[in-house]
Amino acid sequence: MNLRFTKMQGAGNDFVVIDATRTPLALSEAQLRRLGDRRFGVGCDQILVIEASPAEGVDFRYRIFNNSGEEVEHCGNGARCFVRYVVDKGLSDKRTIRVQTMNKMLELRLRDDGRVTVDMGAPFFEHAALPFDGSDLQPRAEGGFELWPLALAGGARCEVAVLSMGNPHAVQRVADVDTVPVLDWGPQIEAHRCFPRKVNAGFMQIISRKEVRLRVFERSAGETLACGTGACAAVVAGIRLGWLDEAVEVHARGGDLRIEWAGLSQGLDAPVLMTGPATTVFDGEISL
Ligand SMILES: N[C@@H](CCC[C@H](N)C(=O)O)C(=O)O
Repeated sequence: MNLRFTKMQGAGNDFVVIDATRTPLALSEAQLRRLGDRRFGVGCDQILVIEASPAEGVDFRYRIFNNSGEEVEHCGNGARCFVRYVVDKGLSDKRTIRVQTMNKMLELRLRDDGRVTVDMGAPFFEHAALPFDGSDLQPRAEGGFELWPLALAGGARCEVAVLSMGNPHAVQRVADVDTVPVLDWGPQIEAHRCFPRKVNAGFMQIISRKEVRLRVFERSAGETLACGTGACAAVVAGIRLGWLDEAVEVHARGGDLRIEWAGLSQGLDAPVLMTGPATTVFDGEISL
């Protein structure tokens, strides 16, 4: 099979985007892995498959696969690239688009400066939503939230806030994102026994109440240059813990995102807004 695709990136988190709006497409795990492989395929962090509207009042459905071939619930940077794609390819002439993901309805707006703002919906704090089982851990309260102690190999310990943006996140505060052992701790947290379906591990350095630096070791994809849902989760956790204001600039290694959440003034079910770049790199075709 010959497959046309578009390579895109949002703050350095990169994607292979496929238009399946006219012809339904079912890719095998092996084909997805090949698309994601930087040596034997195209190479990307996630594969995004865009499908026709599933219901009245919804413009598209979009599905997300990690480069391991595993389908996941949500991808923030991918959502921005999705909207850039459907507008640039003439699949929609709207500036505000509604899209159904596996477990959320998102509203996305293409801005005049070329960036995209995504209403990411409300965060989820119920442990069953991740899922997270901390029944044998003793959490520490800070601000209006909890930090959970995780034991890591070699006697190392970290304290994480846990929440879901539709997909699961464990976020910890670190003194310096350049020196924290992300590639050692990331895989250990990702596969920690408390997260039966694994977790995305975020490492946040707070510069001020309005500015953070962030690295994320993504579930089933490894460390990426940016993670949109990871940025939302880190800022929401930071706000609940009393460390951050309601609008924060997030500096990832691949670019900057602005995250806004009015959860303390408007209620915990307030939506998280994410604004950032979305860029096409090239179009291509691959034989699978
Ligand atoms: N890069 C993403 C998140 C992709 C999914 C994640 N690896 C997971 O397994 O939950 C983003 O920008 O949010």
